[in-house]
Amino acid sequence: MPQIVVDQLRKSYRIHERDPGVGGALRALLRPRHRTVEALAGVSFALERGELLGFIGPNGAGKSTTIKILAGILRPDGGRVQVNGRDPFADRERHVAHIGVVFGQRTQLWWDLPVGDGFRLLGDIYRVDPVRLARTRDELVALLQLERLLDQPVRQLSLGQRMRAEIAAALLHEPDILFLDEPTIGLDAPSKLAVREFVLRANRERGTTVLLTTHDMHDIEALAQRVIVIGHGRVLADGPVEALRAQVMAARRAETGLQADAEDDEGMAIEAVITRFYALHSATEA
Ligand SMILES: Nc1ncnc2c1ncn2[C@@H]1O[C@H](COP(=O)(O)OP(=O)(O)OP(=O)(O)O)[C@@H](O)[C@H]1O
Repeated sequence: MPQIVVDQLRKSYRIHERDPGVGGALRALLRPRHRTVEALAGVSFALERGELLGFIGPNGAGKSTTIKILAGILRPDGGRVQVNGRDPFADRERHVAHIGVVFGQRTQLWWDLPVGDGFRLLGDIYRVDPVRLARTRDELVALLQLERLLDQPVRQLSLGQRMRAEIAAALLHEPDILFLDEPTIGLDAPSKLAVREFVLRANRERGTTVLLTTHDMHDIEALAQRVIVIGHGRVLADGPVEALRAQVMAARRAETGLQADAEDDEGMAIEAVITRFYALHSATEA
């Protein structure tokens, strides 16, 4: 049985609408207006233990919503989701013991606390045996080069330093699944490489299942054997990057009447392949 099963997942958000200005605020009080945004319109996929999945799609496609549901943060409106045989939302407490989550744009550490204190607190929260915690922490500190950061408050860290600390924080309780939502956003090239290398090691050496969202297609090229593309809350493709490339090239040939040219096909940069794939499927926001 797959470790993660997502079947016909649906999620909508209700958005309060108001006109600008004081008049708009008053009208909104007297006669509230709502709009519904369908974030997930029946997303299905399954992930086996030890897979490393690139979960990509344009802005607003529904990636973060899917991760939040998988992490037990949000309850879906419809469909079924099972992680390690559990319902992430209904069985949240047991569920979170087995997953690690990194949101590139947010911190799970404490802003004013030194990194090392944050690690200790997380160990307490996850009730990790102190000997085991010390061992895992030392390993992560060495691998992610955090020695000199342990005494520094999180707010003083650079983005790259904070991201390395976040990844360590997500792995302190040795989860078997790691959800990474844009972990390389805003990082410089060496920091991106460090994150990629670490994720790959966690996946290969520890067998950690990884679901990674990113807009950096070099992350995908370096890491993911399998890619799911979503657009407007639907799965548009599920397979290796090469299958996307083949689809894009076939469409280009149909358009231009050009003959197949393997060298030309392979030469197209991954960003161009993905951009064309999004365009082909009208996946981007209107
Ligand atoms: N809390 C919320 N309230 C209202 N609408 C939301 C909320 N969160 C997401 N949405 C909407 O749901 C849709 C899917 O958003 P989601 O954040 O899942 O997309 P995404 O693929 O992660 O996008 P991005 O790449 O821009 O981060 C978007 O239209 C977004 O505006």
